Amino acid sequence: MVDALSVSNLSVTNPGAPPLLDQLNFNIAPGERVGLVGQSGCGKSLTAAALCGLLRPPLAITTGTARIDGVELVGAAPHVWRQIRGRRVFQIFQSPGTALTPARSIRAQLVETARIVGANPKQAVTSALETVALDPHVADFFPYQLSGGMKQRVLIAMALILRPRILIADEPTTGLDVLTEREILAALDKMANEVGSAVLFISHDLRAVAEIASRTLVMEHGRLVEDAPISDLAASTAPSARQLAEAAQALQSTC
Ligand SMILES: Nc1ncnc2c1ncn2[C@@H]1O[C@H](COP(=O)(O)OP(=O)(O)OP(=O)(O)O)[C@@H](O)[C@H]1O
Repeated sequence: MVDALSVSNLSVTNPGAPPLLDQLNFNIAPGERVGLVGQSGCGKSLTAAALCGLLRPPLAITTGTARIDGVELVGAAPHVWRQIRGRRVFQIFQSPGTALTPARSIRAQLVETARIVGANPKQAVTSALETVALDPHVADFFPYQLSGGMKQRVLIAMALILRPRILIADEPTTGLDVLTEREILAALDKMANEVGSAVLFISHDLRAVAEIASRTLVMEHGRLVEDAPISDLAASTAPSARQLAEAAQALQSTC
């Protein structure tokens, strides 16, 4: 079976400087959920940007391949990206507001999403809002009327409608209170189960990753230094993987 995501020797460079992402290799199977963790600045968000075609010049992919569902992303033409974004890969960010159009109601934005994939708009909007546990009247709100957690769940509702092969969630709960974090993780979990999407869940927080994923990639200075089940990180040969596991354990024992 074709992997949902297959990354081989992928490097991203800022000209004249050492690679920011250095020869990344990893695969994610259909429906698999994988965490990507590592200290601030190690390259997690750049990885997401490279996989979503969102690198800004002068940053560029200089080596390697990345395929979603067998479709090559590296060097893909703009019209190919329009086919890939949303339907094959859907990304949610820490700041969901930037992904929503301020002057349009949530209903208008979800209906437009449903039309992209030829779904029945009324049914798709009702069912997606219900799955992410948002009240139906939220459809009549504008983005400014929603909390950060609600906006994040609207984006997950969009993913439910688009049914992407892989959802990339880049720090979707950072800066939110613990109850809101749980609501978002529950919505993500339901979405991935219902659609069968693979998930790449990016976070500093190994405890949040453990809620969603079973396997974890650990990144250090632009390189992948570990690819293992979360339960194996404490015994990793990579010091940063062990440190993350120890920090998560220490936090757990103080809570
Ligand atoms: N546009 C850019 N130009 C030059 N360097 C950049 C650019 N964007 C990111 N970087 C550098 O690439 C490295 C990785 O950044 P990235 O944002 O991927 O880190 P991160 O692991 O997501 O960090 P955090 O957890 O704090 O979000 C950092 O050293 C950063 O300074």
